[in-house]
Amino acid sequence: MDGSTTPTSAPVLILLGPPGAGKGTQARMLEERFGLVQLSTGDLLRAAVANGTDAGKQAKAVMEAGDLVSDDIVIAILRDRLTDADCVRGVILDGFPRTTVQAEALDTLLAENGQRINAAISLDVDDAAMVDRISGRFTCGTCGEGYHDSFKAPKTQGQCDKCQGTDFRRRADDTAETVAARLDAYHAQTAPLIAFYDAQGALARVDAMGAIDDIALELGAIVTTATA
Ligand SMILES: Nc1ncnc2c1ncn2[C@@H]1O[C@H](COP(=O)(O)OP(=O)(O)O)[C@@H](O)[C@H]1O
Repeated sequence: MDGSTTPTSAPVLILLGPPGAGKGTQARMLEERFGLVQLSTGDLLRAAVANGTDAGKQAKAVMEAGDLVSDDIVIAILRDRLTDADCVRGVILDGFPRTTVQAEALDTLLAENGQRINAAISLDVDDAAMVDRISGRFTCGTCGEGYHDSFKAPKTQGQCDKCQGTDFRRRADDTAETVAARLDAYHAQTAPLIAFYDAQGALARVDAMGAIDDIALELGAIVTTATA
């Protein structure tokens, strides 16, 4: 990373990595630790689908197939969300950008506000392990806390550690076939962003195959440096 890229305004951090790399889990931990706002385009799109908006109607089948939703739709959704008041605290982008067009649109959007990216952090994982990781995961339907059958079960069975909710959910696109399509989309369209951010001097890489808390420590150190 190049310290000269550090902006003076609200921090903007990007988490890159294939589905299952732990972007959502780590983004939520960074959100708590640094008071930043986690922005997940996957969550925003799922909300649009649930609310039956025009964007949601167009995105639904694409998401179910494990393909990428069109740049226009995703960029519009993100642009909209970035204008919300809470984003002045700084944001962690989880699942955006996913294409070079989105990355360029983000740079333009930030430049309009006198902002730039503090760091793009790639969570590096072994593809073969991702299918297992994804097929075991679930979230609390009340607060969104993430869990996993093998790596992170609720401390009290059937009850969320964070909010004590009892309504757990598994995503409709967390099936073996859809996961394969999502991994293909990652390699074809998102992995080139590693070189994109490296060229900007904003890239950091983290081995994300280890324990959740160890990865969080490493990410925390990167965020501390990048936002200093
Ligand atoms: N930035 C994006 N561009 C295009 N499609 C997206 C984007 N973010 C999310 N999606 C859509 O939402 C789905 C779920 O995304 P997400 O929740 O980030 O999960 P994951 O990273 O595990 O695939 C993706 O498979 C894709 O269809």
